[in-house]
Amino acid sequence: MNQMQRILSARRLSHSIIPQSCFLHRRWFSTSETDASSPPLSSPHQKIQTLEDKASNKSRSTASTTSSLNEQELAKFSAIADTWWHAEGPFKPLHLMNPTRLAFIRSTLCRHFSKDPSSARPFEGLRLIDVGCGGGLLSEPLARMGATVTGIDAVDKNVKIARLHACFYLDFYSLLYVNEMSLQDMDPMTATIEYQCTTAEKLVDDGRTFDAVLALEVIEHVANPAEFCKSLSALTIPNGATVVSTINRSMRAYASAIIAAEYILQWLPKGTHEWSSFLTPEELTMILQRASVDVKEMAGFVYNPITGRWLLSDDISVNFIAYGTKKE
Ligand SMILES: C[S@@+](CC[C@H](N)C(=O)[O-])C[C@H]1O[C@@H](n2cnc3c(N)ncnc32)[C@H](O)[C@@H]1O
Ligand SMILES: [Mg+2]
Repeated sequence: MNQMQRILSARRLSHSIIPQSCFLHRRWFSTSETDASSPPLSSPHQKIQTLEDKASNKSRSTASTTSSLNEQELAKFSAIADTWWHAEGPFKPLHLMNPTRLAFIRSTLCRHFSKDPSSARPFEGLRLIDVGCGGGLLSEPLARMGATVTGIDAVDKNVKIARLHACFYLDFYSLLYVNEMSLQDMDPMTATIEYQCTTAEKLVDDGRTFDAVLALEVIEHVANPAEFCKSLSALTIPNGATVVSTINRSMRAYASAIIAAEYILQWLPKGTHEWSSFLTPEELTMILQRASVDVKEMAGFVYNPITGRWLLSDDISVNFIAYGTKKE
């Protein structure tokens, strides 16, 4: 049984759903992982990264990896930061997907950390980090489930919105018109979330570690997915858990996640996603493996247009989520 079959069979997935075309894009791997005779990498992501590195000329500690920041991607999120908690806005798919992805996280992390999944606060005692937390759509329910949550995002506006929403009981419209707050408005369950405008690699430099590291719908927006996975791994304690979700680089994903979601249904602003930035499940598994994270389980998210709900599925051909464990 090969590695992908082992991962998929963890959820008793049919092997036939594994995309057969496991074609690897050179740009997913850092230069140290390619052979010395390879030509220099020249993807748009890497050009941006090189320019950033030159411009910033930052001194980094030895633990530091290259920057995960892709300024063009960050600008897209900054432009719509006000709408994070608008259930009918551009983040509608994430709002709708939230119960489904939380079900996966709850079951995998409860099994991993021997917690009771039927408890109201199963993550009590766990330190979790939500990397690329946006407005906190995931951080908040994780905190309600008892976890000590750190949420980080590279966009300052996102972090401010997340902090405001976590501290007070606010809906989208009160977020827009907020000017007076009272202590009665405080939400003690989520006000404890530590939000920071920073990156995973900077926290690695700071020596921070967590029981579980989550990066949902972020990896397709970073400059270098392989380096990003190394940072996620470095933030995870040995034997800890890493959870990553993203979109498969399949033709079905092009049709549904880009053509349908951006151009026909107009759920997302046009240009939100670049198909070439998606990773196949095999590629994600491989770069996590190279970063010392063994992928143990994978599942797909499938949208039912009749009920308007997302379901956990064996079908990983479009949206999928992976859970892995950090090697000792
Ligand atoms: C599609 S949103 C996902 C938000 C959240 N994880 C969720 O699923 O609800 C991607 C988020 O990642 C953030 N992001 C992109 N690149 C990042 C990086 N290198 N480091 C930290 N955050 C990043 C963006 O600002 C944005 O908020
Ligand atoms: Mg995305």
